[in-house]
This record gives sequence, C-alpha cells and structure tokens, in this order.
Amino acid sequence: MRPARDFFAPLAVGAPPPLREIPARPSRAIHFFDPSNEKMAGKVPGMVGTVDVLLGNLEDAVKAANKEAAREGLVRIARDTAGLGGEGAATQLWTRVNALDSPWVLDDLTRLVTAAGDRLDVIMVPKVQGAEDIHYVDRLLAQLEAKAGLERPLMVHAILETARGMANVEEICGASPRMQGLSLGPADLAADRRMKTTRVGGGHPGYLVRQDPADGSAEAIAAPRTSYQQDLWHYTIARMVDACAMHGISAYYGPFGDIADTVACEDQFRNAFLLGCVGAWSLHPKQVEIAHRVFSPSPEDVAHARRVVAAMGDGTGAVMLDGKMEDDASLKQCLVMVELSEQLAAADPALAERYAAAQAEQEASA
Ligand SMILES: CC(=O)SCCNC(=O)CCNC(=O)[C@H](O)C(C)(C)COP(=O)(O)OP(=O)(O)OC[C@H]1O[C@@H](n2cnc3c(N)ncnc32)[C@H](O)[C@@H]1OP(=O)(O)O
Ligand SMILES: CC(=O)C(=O)O
Ligand SMILES: [Mg+2]
Repeated sequence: MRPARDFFAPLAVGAPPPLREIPARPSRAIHFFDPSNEKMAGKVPGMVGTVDVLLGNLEDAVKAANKEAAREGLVRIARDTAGLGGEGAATQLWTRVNALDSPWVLDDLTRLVTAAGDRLDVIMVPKVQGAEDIHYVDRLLAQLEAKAGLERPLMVHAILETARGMANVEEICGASPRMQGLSLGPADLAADRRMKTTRVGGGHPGYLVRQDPADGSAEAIAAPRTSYQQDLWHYTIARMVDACAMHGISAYYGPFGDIADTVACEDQFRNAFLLGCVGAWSLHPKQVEIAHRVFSPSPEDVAHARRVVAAMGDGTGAVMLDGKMEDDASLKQCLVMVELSEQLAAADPALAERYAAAQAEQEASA
C-alpha cells in the first residue's frame, strides 16, 4: 500500500512532481482526428484557437496498418503546430493511445512522451478496467518524463467502456494525482455489457415507457398510447459524474456517432451538461460548435445566477426572488454557473461579450 504522504511524490527520479490540482481549462469539445489521415490532419492547424481540445487518436478508428503512421503524424503535428498544446496554448493537445493489452501502446507512450511530451496535455487511456491500469501508466509516464526532462507532468484521462471499469469507477478516479477526467465510451461499453444496440452513443427508440391503458380491456391495451423514449445512458453518466466530483476531476460525454443528426447530438450533450459533465467528444467538425454552445452556461442562466448571488448578500438565510425561494443551497448552484462562466469567458472573448450583454440587459430591466 502506498502511504498517503507519498501520493504526491514523483514515481521516478527526475520526474516532475504531480499536480495538486487539475487546472480548470475549457474542454467543452474534445475534437478527434486521425493523424495518419492526411486530409484530416491537414485541417488541424486551421482548427487551433477554434476548438478547446484537439485529440490525435491512435486507437479504434485508425486502421491497424496505419498505427505507426498515426503515431509519427501526431509527433509532427505536436512539434510543428503553433498554439497547439502545452502551457498557455490556445488549444490543448490530447492523444488517445492504444489499449493497454495491444501491441502498440508501449511504443505510443514511449515515442510521444520523449518526442513531444512538452506539447501534450492529456493522455487518454481506453478500456481502463481498474486502478491497476492507471498505476501502470502512472509509473511509466514518470519514467518517460524523467528521461525526456519534462518539467510539467502529463495528465491522464480514462475511458469507461467496460463493465469492470464501471464497477471500479471510484478507484480509477482516485488512482493517481494525474487523473484529469473520465469519458463515457458508449460503444465498447454497450458491447461489453451485452446491451442490444448497434450505435455509437445516443438513445434507442425501443428503450421507452408507455402510458398506462385507460382500463384492463383488450381494446384499451391495443389503443394508441403515448410512449416516451428514455435515456439509455442516464445511470452510467450519473455514476461517472459522482465518481469524478468526489475526486475533483471532470466528467465528459463521449462520442455521438450519428453525425447527420445534429439535433439528437445536441440533446444528448445537453443531458450530460445538465447532469454535471463539462464536455463531450466531437468526431466531425460540425459537432464542435454544438459542444462549445451546449457546454457553456447560457447568458440568461448566468445573468440569473448573478442576481441570486447578489440577492443572497452574505450567503446565508432565505430570500424571495421572482416568486421563488433562494437559500444557501440554491446560491451554491448559482456559484457553479457563475464560476464556470468566468472560466470559459476568460478563454472565449465572444462568449464573454454575450455574458456581458445579457448582464447589461438584466440590469437595465431591474
Ligand atoms: C467509438 C469511438 O471510439 S469514437 C472515436 C473514434 N472515431 C473517430 O475518431 C472518428 C473521427 N471522424 C472521422 O473519421 C470522420 O469524420 C468520419 C469517418 C466520421 C466522416 O468522415 P467523412 O465522410 O470524410 O466526412 P465529411 O465528408 O462530412 O467531411 C467533410 C470534411 O471534413 C473533414 N473531416 C471529417 N472529419 C474530420 C475530423 N474529425 N477532423 C478534421 N476534419 C474532418 C473531411 O476530411 C472533409 O474535408 P474536405 O471538405 O476537405 O473534403
Ligand atoms: C468512446 C469509445 O471508445 C467507445 O464508445 O467505445
Ligand atoms: Mg471504445
């Protein structure tokens, strides 16, 4: 057992000390690209500054024959793209390495950390099963950071995409001070759980509840009744959010594979936002705007939250505002909105302007 006092000790001689707090940087959209796909990779420089996170994907969706080309392509992009990755960069650079049981992951980590570790912010690890997977990556990263002379520790993000990973979600979050967050991996998770879906994220029309019949007669049972589609991912996301919140790290919805259905994508992202997630994956350029918009609190909500904060004075007691009771607990919810809006606005001038305009409008109408 590692004693508590050693939790923040570097795991290799010469490795940078682990972070005490995960930096709060906007990560509303984690945009995936295949670095071995020249056309897609060619779009990356033009996306810097327009998306919170660019992620060079090396795992699923990259052909086995292209694994090495993807790894080398990502090293080139990391080294050559201005404003991408590292302290203070306009857009963070993340990677998703291959799975820990694959023949590629050791070379992925070794090559990326030693050749471009100073430009990488977060390493996403797929199919994490338990704390032991994070411990393996943690020690290896420390050794590689020491070898590369890195001054800033890399962070680790785990994808929840196995039943065992879900069962161990709390210990995964707390396995290392490197842990930055978790994403839902709905496709692999569905397969591992033996769910009967064939999609990448999103709902299913068969997963529903139906209005009761008017009475027990055969006619009433056969009559048309309203039915409501339910969210297949509600339990999983809520569980992931609790585990992340307990450990002070961030939760993310994963991918939404129906690229054409921008409306359902927005709905799924918004459900995740409302439940506590800070971002989602973008697989296609058209999903970036959806994620940035949905994972930014609306200017109206932020202006309202500021009114509650002002009305609550020293933050204790109860007040009435617009016919509603506000107290210490609603104040705390409002502070979540205000703090998130300030953090996002600091990095997104257009959003900052929208917040300022809504605030001015609210003050004018008061
Ligand atoms: C379950 C999981 O593991 S999910 C994570 C793994 N999956 C991924 O990473 C998938 C990433 N995305 C993709 O591979 C592609 O977007 C696909 C296959 C879904 C669709 O690709 P296409 O059929 O080429 O899409 P489409 O024709 O609409 O592309 C329009 C343009 O956007 C570009 N583009 C498409 N996706 C991306 C992307 N992710 N990043 C940058 N550019 C992109 C295309 O190259 C194309 O460029 P062009 O106009 O110069 O020709
Ligand atoms: C996100 C992912 O990898 C999955 O859904 O399997
Ligand atoms: Mg997967």
